[in-house]
Amino acid sequence: MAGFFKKIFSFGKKEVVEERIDETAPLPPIKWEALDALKPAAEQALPEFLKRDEPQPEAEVAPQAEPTPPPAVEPEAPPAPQPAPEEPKPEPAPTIPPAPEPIVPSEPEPLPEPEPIEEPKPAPEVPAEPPAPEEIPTPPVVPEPAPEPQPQEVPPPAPAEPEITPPPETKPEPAPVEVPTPPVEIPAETPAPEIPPAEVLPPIRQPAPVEPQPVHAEIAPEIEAAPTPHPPLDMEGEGAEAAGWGDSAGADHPHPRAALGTSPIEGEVKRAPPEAPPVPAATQPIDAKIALIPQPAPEPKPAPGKVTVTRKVEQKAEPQKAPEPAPRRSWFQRMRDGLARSSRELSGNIAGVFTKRKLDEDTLQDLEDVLIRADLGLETALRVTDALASSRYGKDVSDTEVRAVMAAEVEKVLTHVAMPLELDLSHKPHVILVVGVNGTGKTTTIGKLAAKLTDGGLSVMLAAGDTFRAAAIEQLKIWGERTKSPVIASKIGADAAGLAYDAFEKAKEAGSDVLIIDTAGRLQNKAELMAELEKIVRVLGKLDPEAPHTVLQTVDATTGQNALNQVEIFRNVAGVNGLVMTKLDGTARGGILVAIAAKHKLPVYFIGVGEQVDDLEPFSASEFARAIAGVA
Ligand SMILES: Nc1nc2c(ncn2[C@@H]2O[C@H](COP(=O)(O)OP(=O)(O)OP(=O)(O)O)[C@@H](O)[C@H]2O)c(=O)[nH]1
Repeated sequence: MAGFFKKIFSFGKKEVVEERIDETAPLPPIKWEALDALKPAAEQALPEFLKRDEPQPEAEVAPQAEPTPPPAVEPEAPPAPQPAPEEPKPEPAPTIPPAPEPIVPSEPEPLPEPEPIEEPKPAPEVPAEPPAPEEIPTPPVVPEPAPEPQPQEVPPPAPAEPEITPPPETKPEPAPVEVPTPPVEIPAETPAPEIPPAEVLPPIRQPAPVEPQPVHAEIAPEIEAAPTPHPPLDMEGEGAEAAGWGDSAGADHPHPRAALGTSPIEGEVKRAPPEAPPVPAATQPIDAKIALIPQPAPEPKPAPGKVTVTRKVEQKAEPQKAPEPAPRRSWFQRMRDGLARSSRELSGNIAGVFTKRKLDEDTLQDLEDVLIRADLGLETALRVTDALASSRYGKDVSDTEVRAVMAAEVEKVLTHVAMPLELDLSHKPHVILVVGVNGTGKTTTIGKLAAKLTDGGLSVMLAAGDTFRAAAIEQLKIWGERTKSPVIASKIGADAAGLAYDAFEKAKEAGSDVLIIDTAGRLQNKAELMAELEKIVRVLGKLDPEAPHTVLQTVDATTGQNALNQVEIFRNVAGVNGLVMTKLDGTARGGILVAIAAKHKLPVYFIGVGEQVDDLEPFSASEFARAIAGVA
């Protein structure tokens, strides 16, 4: 277009130029001679010639205004007329007609024109992909019928699958994925209806094969009971997956049965269970669930259907029982495993100190450092080094001997704190206040302890004193249900002391043997925590001056030196008089327990070795000492 315009523009200029030449050439010879003869009155004519000269420049300007003006000027000049008619209009006119140029002459318009031309360009590109026409047409068609929602919302619909199966030709269409985006542009171009299903199929295939297959298999047997549908059902059950009911091939009964999930259920119920058991074991549980629901609806005469259901149900129950007998590591093994990291590290370091070295001051100092780094504490470390020095100083010592001495000394430290929990039931109820930092296992330990007590014939009441966390309240309620222990709870944010008081009264009224009160462990605000715990203790004292009778603190065994500070805080605030070391089955750092015992000399009643209800074991000093020392 631009070229065309340029041509036109240049053409007009040429005309003008030619006119100049024609005019100027004759003028000098002719005019001057005439002027000489006509000097007297010729002056008036001069301006005319001058005007002619002037208009010429105007004519040059005129081209901008378009070719029309110049021709008007040309007629004035006698010679010019010839070129004017010939050159400008006739010639360009024929060339221009094909193009809309006459209309476009305005410059601003040409811009929009190129745009429309560009649009067609993409189109040619698409057609340029002749090989793709098949692929491309399908995508555009699919998007129009809203194919996307189908795969997402109705992924399971069997109809889609069957349809897909017939056009396996399109299988190699990785293109469908690519097409989704372009379809919007292309839709108008290639509306080929034939291929669209092929593209849609691939996405739908994936979801369909997963669920529908098991359903059909299960349904198939039950459907036999149904009189008429038998043949179609069988066909569907077997060939449905391959051919798909939706396909025109076997669309005899596609709608009713193949519809969706509802149909399969009916089929199951109706049909007798001739081959019910053949279903794979993995799907059996699902079958049982499905069968239970449909059976009552169809009222199938064949009793076998019920029989199969019961069999399946029984099979479900069996696997549940299986895990129970499954071998489970003993609590001691779990504790050893939990302490394995500490034990291995400790044993390795000890071996490193005593490899072919006699016991002297340097080795003793190195051993002391190793024990302190293992969180055993300075007191226990000195006990071990002193014990070694008293009997082996100056002699060759193996790491095994050192670990044996260490186990003995650790046991001595722990023996004084390894005590059984004794409850004075003269207090009715015996109130146990459980404290500790959040996440250390308070609620879990309460549940485990309640289970032990209830198993022992004691009546237990629980109080959800952690009123800051809804999850804590719910968790305690769950433990209450497990242990058949009533739970006293209030709304979130309620006064924990008031709740404890109410629970104490209710436990008295109920004649409960034990009342276990859960508490919050927010150390973020020690002042608030101290005030709350002190208030709880004070309020309980109003009902029984000796309450709470037991204050247990849970200590996370995976915690390091912070555990020492935690015990220090809660002991001062709540009067802790017993410990439960939790999570010894994890990556415990058992050494800290020895340090706590040595420093605070508080009884350690239990250790937590798991999250199960029976994962609360009495604390054994010797077992713990051997486990942490790596002694068999
Ligand atoms: N492995 C293991 N996990 C435990 C043990 N005791 C508790 N847990 C887990 O530790 C997490 C915290 O236990 P909780 O009983 O909620 O601790 P909490 O002190 O009551 O925590 P808050 O309710 O936040 O105050 C839970 O996931 C428990 O299952 C244990 O002995 N071993």
